[in-house]
Amino acid sequence: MKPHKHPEHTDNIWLALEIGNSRLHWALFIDETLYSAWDTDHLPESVIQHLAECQTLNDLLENIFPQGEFLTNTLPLCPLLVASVVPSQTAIWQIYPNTRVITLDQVSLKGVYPTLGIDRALALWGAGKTWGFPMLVIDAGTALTFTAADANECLVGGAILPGLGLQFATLGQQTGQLPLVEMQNFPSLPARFALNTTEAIQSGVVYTILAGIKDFIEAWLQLFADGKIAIKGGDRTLLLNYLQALYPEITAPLIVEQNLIFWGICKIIMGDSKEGIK
Ligand SMILES: Nc1ncnc2c1ncn2[C@@H]1O[C@H](COP(=O)(O)OP(=O)(O)O)[C@@H](O)[C@H]1O
Ligand SMILES: CC(C)(COP(=O)(O)O)[C@@H](O)C(=O)NCCC(=O)O
Ligand SMILES: [K+]
Repeated sequence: MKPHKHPEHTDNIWLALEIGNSRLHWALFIDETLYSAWDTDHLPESVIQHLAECQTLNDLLENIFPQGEFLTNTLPLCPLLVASVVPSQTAIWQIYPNTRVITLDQVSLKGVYPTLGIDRALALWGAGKTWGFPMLVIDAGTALTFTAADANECLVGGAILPGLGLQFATLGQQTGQLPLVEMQNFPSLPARFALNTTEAIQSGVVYTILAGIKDFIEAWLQLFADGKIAIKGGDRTLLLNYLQALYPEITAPLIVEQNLIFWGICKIIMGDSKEGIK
């Protein structure tokens, strides 16, 4: 992602952290402009403790931004907005002195149920507020989720199933003689009717996920002919390439945007009043 401008003034800089089940997703904002976004592994508690002791934003970023330093001047620590679906990780991040945890009651989405994942609510909110409602968000993350809201910004509902990586991992770990099929960038669609174990697993997981996505998209468009669809998550590119090959007609209208949750957080904290982060 190209920097839009150099973050020189501290009042309007903030960090967003989405804690997913597989990894951490980071974004550095200046006001409503996303300056940079990147992913890291989950960090051990000792590292987080060390981060909490950093004196400047530069020190902090040196530890969490894999490409190293990218600030030209020394800046003080900024607010950290955390959206997490991993409660144990949420607790650890509270030791950073300027953490604000985003909770479901801060998302103006109507009709939510109490245990709805904050990532699902924020991604839906970010997508709907950017491209309009009705909106269906497909998150191809650790879990594969569908989350939808109607034109009144009211949750229609959704679905949760094991994501691509989790399906391969479960088969490898919970069976006596199935291999662990690594998530590679399969260059092309696997053979449908496979004649060896690895390809049979690839076929089973990939074709049923693709059929499931197609089915949910069709059901969504039956419900709302003008409904929009956005897709995010670590497996989005792989799944999109396969969808494109198998069902090009349903792939065309998809909005592909990895940063939906950050847009959701941004809409919420900037609010209608444009008061900003303070
Ligand atoms: N560098 C990577 N590290 C981990 N997972 C990755 C990576 N690149 C792609 N993936 C895929 O992303 C999926 C996890 O999606 P992601 O959106 O990162 O998860 P979450 O938000 O739930 O932590 C895994 O199934 C994996 O196949
Ligand atoms: C479904 C999820 C596990 C997805 O998490 P992810 O794959 O993005 O890490 C998460 O949104 C969650 O814990 N949800 C709570 C249950 C619900 O949304 O109904
Ligand atoms: K996610």
